[in-house]
Amino acid sequence: MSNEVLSPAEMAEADRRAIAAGPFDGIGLMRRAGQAVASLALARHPAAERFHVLCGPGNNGGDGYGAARLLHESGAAVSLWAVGAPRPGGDAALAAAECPLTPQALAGFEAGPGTVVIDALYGAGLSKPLAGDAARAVDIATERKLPVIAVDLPSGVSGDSGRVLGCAFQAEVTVTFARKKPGHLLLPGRQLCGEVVLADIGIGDAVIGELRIKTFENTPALWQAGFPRPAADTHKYRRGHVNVFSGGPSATGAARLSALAAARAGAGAVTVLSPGNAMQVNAAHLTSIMLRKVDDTATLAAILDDSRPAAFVLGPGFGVGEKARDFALAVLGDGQGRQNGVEGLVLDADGITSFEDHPASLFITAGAKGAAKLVMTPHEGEFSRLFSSLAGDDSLSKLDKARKAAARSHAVMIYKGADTVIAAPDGRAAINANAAPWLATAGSGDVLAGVVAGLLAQGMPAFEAACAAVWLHAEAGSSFGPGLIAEDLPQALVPLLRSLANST
Ligand SMILES: NC(=O)C1=CN([C@@H]2O[C@H](COP(=O)(O)OP(=O)(O)OC[C@H]3O[C@@H](n4cnc5c(N)ncnc54)[C@H](OP(=O)(O)O)[C@@H]3O)[C@@H](O)[C@H]2O)[C@@H](O)CC1
Ligand SMILES: [K+]
Repeated sequence: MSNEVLSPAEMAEADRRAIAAGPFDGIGLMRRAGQAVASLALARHPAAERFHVLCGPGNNGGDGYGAARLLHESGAAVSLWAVGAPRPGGDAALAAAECPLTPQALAGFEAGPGTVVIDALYGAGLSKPLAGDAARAVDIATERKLPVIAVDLPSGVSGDSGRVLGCAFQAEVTVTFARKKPGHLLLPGRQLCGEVVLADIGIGDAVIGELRIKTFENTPALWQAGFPRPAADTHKYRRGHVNVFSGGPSATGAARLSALAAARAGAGAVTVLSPGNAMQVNAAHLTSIMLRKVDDTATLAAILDDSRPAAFVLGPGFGVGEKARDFALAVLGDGQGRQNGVEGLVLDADGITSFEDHPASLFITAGAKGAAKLVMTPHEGEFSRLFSSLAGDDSLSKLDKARKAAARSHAVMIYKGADTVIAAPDGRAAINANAAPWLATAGSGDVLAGVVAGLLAQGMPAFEAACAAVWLHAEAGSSFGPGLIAEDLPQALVPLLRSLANST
């Protein structure tokens, strides 16, 4: 799979193993990196008046010296600007020695219109905020709106977290090597990278396979094989039954949106579980979706005893409080290993907030033997209610936070945002990169919760169901585009589901 995402530390390990395995040594890999950058620069800017290649003291600078040499050999006008000298004897020093151009001090960097900047200052080794001459170079490129081609990462962007240290180049395109890094996908890094081009520099799939990578970009390759397909002889309950808890009479719409989305995602039957006082309003708006009255845990217990595969959604419009907690814990199981036929619980919105002062009860129940799978869908505010210490820890990336929260809560975490991260208790995590701004609309989260439940009810494992739902939801948002409201999303899933069904 090429959708593995390597941390800078994992990439350094891949470099070491690739060098040990051959055929390329360190300078061999670096020459290929320089070649990839130079080829892309010439292809994208054949009429550039000049390429300004900015080289730092580490191996990122080494890639820059290699690119500068090749651009110069191709006949392009090249200016080389350096900050700090490469460590003697290292690969970057070899690459600098192979480059016939004399570097000028970055302190004097100037660039006119029509020129292109190649940023090889800092990549995976970024260790402090950009300042001084490097920060001035960023200012010049930004003010003059010069196209920037970033080598590995735009200098200033952390490969681990996507955060900006000090300031950073806004790249038009970023050439990275072997696999993407979290900083290419997490915000704001994703935006600062521009287009990300993966270059093969000779680090083979076998080497990456040895690293047992657990981080992925969320693409269909990650979950398509397990995407539910109805068997020819199926019937509606075998396709899974989703139950969505409704709020009171003035807050029922969110549950119905979730229910509709679960049905579109392929659940064979969907029921809205409504408080008695909201039965009429729910009944007035439901057709193929069923309705059942549930006011207390005793009634809920009878539904849970029904052993058909089922998934539950609790949260959209439900209200915050003890009732939400009691219902959620009942759905998860009694902690005694009771197999209640429930595939999973999607805890969203008010369902999450209800546990703000009682997180341990949720986490312990979710971790008990035989508990139903728990999927939580917090946005940033909800995340901080349940995981305040993680949320406030600036040393952690969004990826780290989601992963730690999943392990702590025994839940698959869908940590929402424009760079949604999905993380499983077993350490796997996926970063989503296809979100559309149109998705930021009321009710959009209710739809997502319903899609997750629809896939869970059909037996899709929780992490894969969460990844598939996030991808489908985002893709539906982008395909619909401007004017989108949450009611449009379930229908917008249909062509995507069709093409998934046709692609295998
Ligand atoms: N064969 C290979 O190994 C291959 C490697 N490849 C390439 O190597 C790159 C990683 O190389 P790298 O590990 O040398 O780190 P790099 O990003 O050059 O920076 C380290 C230097 O910069 C300095 N420094 C950092 N931040 C700073 C700041 N804000 N302001 C000032 N200084 C700062 C830092 O200083 P220090 O932290 O030591 O104080 C150190 O001197 C990777 O991105 C890819 O492009 C590819 O060619 C594939 C083959
Ligand atoms: K760079």
